[in-house]
Amino acid sequence: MKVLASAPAKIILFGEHSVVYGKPAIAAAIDLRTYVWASFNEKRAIKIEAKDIKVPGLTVSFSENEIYFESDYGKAAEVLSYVKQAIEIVRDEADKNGKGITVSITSQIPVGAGLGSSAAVAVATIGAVSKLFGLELTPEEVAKLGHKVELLVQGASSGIDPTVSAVGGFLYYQKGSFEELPVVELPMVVGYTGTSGSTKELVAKVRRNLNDMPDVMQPIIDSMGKVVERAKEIILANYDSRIKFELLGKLMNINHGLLDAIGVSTKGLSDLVYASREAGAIGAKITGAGGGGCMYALAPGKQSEVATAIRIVGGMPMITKISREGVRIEEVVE
Ligand SMILES: Nc1ncnc2c1ncn2[C@@H]1O[C@H](COP(=O)(O)OP(=O)(O)O)[C@@H](O)[C@H]1O
Ligand SMILES: C[C@@](O)(CCOP(=O)(O)O)CC(=O)O
Ligand SMILES: [Mg+2]
Repeated sequence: MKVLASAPAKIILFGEHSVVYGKPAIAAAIDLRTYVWASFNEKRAIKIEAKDIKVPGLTVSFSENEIYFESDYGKAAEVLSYVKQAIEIVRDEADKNGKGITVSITSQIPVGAGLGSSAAVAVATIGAVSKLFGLELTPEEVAKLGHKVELLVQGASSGIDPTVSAVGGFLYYQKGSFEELPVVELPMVVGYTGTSGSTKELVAKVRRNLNDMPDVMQPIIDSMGKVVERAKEIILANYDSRIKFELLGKLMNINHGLLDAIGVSTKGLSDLVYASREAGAIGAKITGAGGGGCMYALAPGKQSEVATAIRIVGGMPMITKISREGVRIEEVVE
C-alpha cells in the first residue's frame, strides 16, 4: 500500500515570535503545498527521499566513470530531522515501533523562507504515515503531533504553523487553541528575498535578547500581542474594505518595526518592505521567523506595481491566495 498526502504553507499576518511567548497571532494557509508519499519497507528502516531540498555539505562530483558523494552526514541528518521525527511519532502512536517506512517528498515551498516549510513537511508526513497505519486522525490531532515534532527539533515552537497547515483557512491562534476567522480576500503580495533563515536559530536569538534585557524586550512582545488583538477586531468589524485595509496596513507597519526591534529583520527584508510601501502598499512586514525569507505587503489596487518594485530591488514577488484546505490525502494505492 502507498499513500500520498499533502499540506499547505502559511503566512503569518500578525504576531510571529510573540506567539512563542503565549501572545495571540493571525495566520492563513496559502496555495503552495508539500507532497509526501509513504509506504512500508522490508528493511525495518526509515528511508527518506527528499528530492528537492538542498543540503549544504552534500557534494556530488563526477569523474569519467565514477560518481562520488561527499556528505556531511551530521548536517544531512539535521535537515531531515522534521521528517524523521514525524515518522517516529506516528509509529509510536500506532504502537508499531521498528516498522520500516519509506517516504518520498516533493515540495513547492521555499525552505527557511518563513512560509512554514518545516510544518508542512511534518504535517504531510504525519498525514501520509498515519493513513498507512490505518489511523484516522482529525486535522486537530495531526496539528498536535506536528507541534510535538517542531518542539523536538526546534526546542521551542508556538504550534501555530502545524495548526494552520493541518487545519487550513484563516486562524486566530493562541497557546494551542484556535478560532477560525472569516476568509477576507486580502490583496497581498508576498516578496521572497531569496535568502533563508533558520527558525530554530531566530527563536533562540529572540530568547537571548529577552533574557539579556527583559525590561526592554518584554514590552515589545506585549505590544505585538496588542497589535494582534486590534487586527482581529478590525478583521471582524463591519467596516468597508477600504477602511479595513487602511487600519490593517498601519498595524502591519507597526508589527514590522517591532520585529526589527527584536532583531529578526535583515537589509534584504527591509529593502523589500520599503520598496513595497513606496510603490503604494498600505502596509508591509516580515512574515515568519525572518533572518531572510519573506515579507508580505497589503496593496489594494497596487499589486502589480508592488510586485514590480519588489523585483527591482532584487526580490521575487509571489501572488498567493488563502487555501481553505489543510492536510489532505491525495491518493491511496492498494
Ligand atoms: N521538502 C523538504 N524535505 C525535507 N525537509 C524539509 C523540506 N522542507 C523543509 N524541510 C525542513 O524544514 C527546515 C526549514 O524550517 P524552518 O527553519 O522552520 O523554516 P521555514 O519553516 O520557514 O521554511 C529545513 O531545514 C528542513 O529541515
Ligand atoms: C517565529 C515563529 O513565530 C514562526 C516561525 O515560522 P517559520 O518557521 O519561519 O515559517 C515561531 C513559532 O511560532 O513557533
Ligand atoms: Mg518553520
